[in-house]
Amino acid sequence: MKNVVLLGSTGSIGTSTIKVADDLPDRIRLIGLAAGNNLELLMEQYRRHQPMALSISDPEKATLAQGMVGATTAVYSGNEGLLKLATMPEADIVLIAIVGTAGLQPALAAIRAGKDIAVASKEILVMAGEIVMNEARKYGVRVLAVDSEHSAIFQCLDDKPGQSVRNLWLTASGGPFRKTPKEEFEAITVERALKHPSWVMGRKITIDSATLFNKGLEMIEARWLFDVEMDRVKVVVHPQSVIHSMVEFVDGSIIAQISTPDMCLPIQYALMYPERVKSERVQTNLAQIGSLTFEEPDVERFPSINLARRAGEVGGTLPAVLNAANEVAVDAFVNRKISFLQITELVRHTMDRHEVVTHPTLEQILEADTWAREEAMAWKRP
Ligand SMILES: NC(=O)C1=CN([C@@H]2O[C@H](COP(=O)(O)OP(=O)(O)OC[C@H]3O[C@@H](n4cnc5c(N)ncnc54)[C@H](OP(=O)(O)O)[C@@H]3O)[C@@H](O)[C@H]2O)C=CC1
Ligand SMILES: CC(=O)[C@@H](O)[C@H](O)COP(=O)(O)O
Ligand SMILES: [Mn+2]
Repeated sequence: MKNVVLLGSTGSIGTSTIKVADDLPDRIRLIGLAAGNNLELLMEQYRRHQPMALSISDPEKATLAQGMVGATTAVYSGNEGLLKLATMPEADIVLIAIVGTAGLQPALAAIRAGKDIAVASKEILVMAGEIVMNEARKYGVRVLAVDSEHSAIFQCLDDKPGQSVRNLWLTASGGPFRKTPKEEFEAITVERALKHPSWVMGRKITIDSATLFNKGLEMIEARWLFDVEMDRVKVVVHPQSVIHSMVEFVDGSIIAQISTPDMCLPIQYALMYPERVKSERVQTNLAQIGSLTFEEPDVERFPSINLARRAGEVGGTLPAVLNAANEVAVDAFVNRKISFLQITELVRHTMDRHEVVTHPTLEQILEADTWAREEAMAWKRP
């Protein structure tokens, strides 16, 4: 039985994780659940899984929740609540599925408390991948990928040493605007950008998939998770989202991981690692899928790929700046304050104005993150 703490239980990854726990009641025990705002869903999850502890961002909601669950269940709030859950003595693994960077400190706290972490929140690896991976090595814990592409690469690598790898190939769906001419980008609406062709996900990652910043973030995520240089992390567009990613080995062989798109599979793989546990949830009928196709990413229409490559290659505080500016830009876009095209403009502008700190401390990364958010928020279209 694995004792699992789930941070972000009410989101898209969170609710898929609950399904995995429902599928495997003899293997997974959810001992801590943390939500942002959704008290109703958190309480529903509490009633079904009876965790030892809960956390919710708003202290008033935490007080309400405490009244509902009684004194035998601990209820926490805010960032402190996330830290409490991440370091629960009973936890074997902490799954971080909070959108954005609020999961960074809990991830580090979990590592320092000797817990394995499963990471869906790619933003924390983009922001501070070097620090997270160094801490994990120092404390002898695993950082397990939940992101579908990185789970695929992890499965394909199958513990082969780094020198066996020529390239990592991240597949990209291409998003809803894969075939949209550049002249039409200015008129892209929030509603259209939220229609992902193959995945149902939270709002922020869905917009990131539309700009291809999701792939950019994933390139940097892969660089840290698998300890390879940026120029060995490649992207190929694969609209069917059936091959989740591939590893090209030094002898020319390419190994791919294939399955119909369903996050329950990578979540289960991370939580049960190193075991493969039986599940009927994912069934893949290749004859029905028919064809798998591949294209070069169009970096002219989607400059996010090159911005992310530059951030990953320069390193230091630049990836944190890219990530923070992108979070501000996505928020501004969904609130209809900037256009779709301006998301990339805003990120580029913020990156261009940043004075990079190399090999930053966590404090310097957090400073760069704050600086970038302020800079991006002050941005006006020239
Ligand atoms: N969805 C997917 O298929 C995939 C997602 N990812 C990554 O996983 C992460 C989560 O994505 P997704 O599930 O789609 O996002 P959602 O927006 O669906 O869910 C976000 C979750 O984070 C919670 N949350 C937000 N802020 C806080 C906070 N300050 N403290 C505690 N909880 C908070 C939300 O709570 P509430 O709803 O209660 O407010 C919710 O549970 C992202 O980093 C994304 O890039 C990676 C691969 C695939
Ligand atoms: C499910 C998942 O991991 C997402 O990151 C998904 O892959 C997004 O797809 P694209 O960014 O390729 O559109
Ligand atoms: Mn992904």
